[in-house]
Amino acid sequence: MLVATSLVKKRGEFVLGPVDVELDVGVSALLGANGAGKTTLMQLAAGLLRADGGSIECTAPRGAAGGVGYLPQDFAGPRRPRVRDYLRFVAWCRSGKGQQIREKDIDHALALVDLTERSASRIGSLSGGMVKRLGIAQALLGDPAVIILDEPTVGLDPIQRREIRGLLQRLGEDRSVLLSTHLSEDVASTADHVVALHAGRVVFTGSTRGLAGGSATGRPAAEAVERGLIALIEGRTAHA
Ligand SMILES: Nc1ncnc2c1ncn2[C@@H]1O[C@H](COP(=O)(O)OP(=O)(O)OP(=O)(O)O)[C@@H](O)[C@H]1O
Repeated sequence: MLVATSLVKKRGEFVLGPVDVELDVGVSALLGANGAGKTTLMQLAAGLLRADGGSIECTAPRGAAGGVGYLPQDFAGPRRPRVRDYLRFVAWCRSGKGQQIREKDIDHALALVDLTERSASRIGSLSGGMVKRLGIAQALLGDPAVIILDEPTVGLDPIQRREIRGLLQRLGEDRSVLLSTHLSEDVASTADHVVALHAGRVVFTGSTRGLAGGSATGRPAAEAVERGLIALIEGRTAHA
């Protein structure tokens, strides 16, 4: 679960917040125009930035593993290491010095992103889409209760995008997944919940169906999600 309370962060002229959101188990999409503050909010949740006010916390359900997995927007990874060695190194860093790395955890992460057959390849020899999937794999190591993915489908081909959307849905069954995206298809096909930011402020939080203004059952169409988001942003701009 991810809970932000009166969260504020200043970055030059830009101010994020105050943000109050509570995200439960499931997939939530963080939406907003360029510069709205999505990456800033995600970096705060991942512990990479320190808040200027309020708090943001990621917690696990009772008995589950804790922690946060994070895929940065510009994930590239180092070029020389082999895929498996890189994931072993990340797992070692996360688990604390001297702890045994469980090879089956590496196998599991590789299988989830369909990189098992490239586990002995050097990262520099992977395609852009494969590097993105490696970035998702490293975010899944340690089985974190909260997974934060900054634009996880950018650079993927249509088949990979469909696979990653399926993976996001599966991950959201028993943990909180927060993804930022500009693709309304990602939102319509994976997200139960939407948080929309405009100029650092939360302008909508609620169900994806609520944003799309659609029927009470089934997933909304991508076009309806896009219309809902554009109406929100244009409404805010008109009132600014
Ligand atoms: N390191 C930084 N130093 C100063 N200002 C920054 C820094 N990083 C981002 N900002 C500013 O913070 C604001 C929000 O940026 P952020 O990257 O969070 O937006 P975003 O919604 O993720 O945008 P995009 O969709 O383009 O990725 C922008 O005005 C940006 O210029």
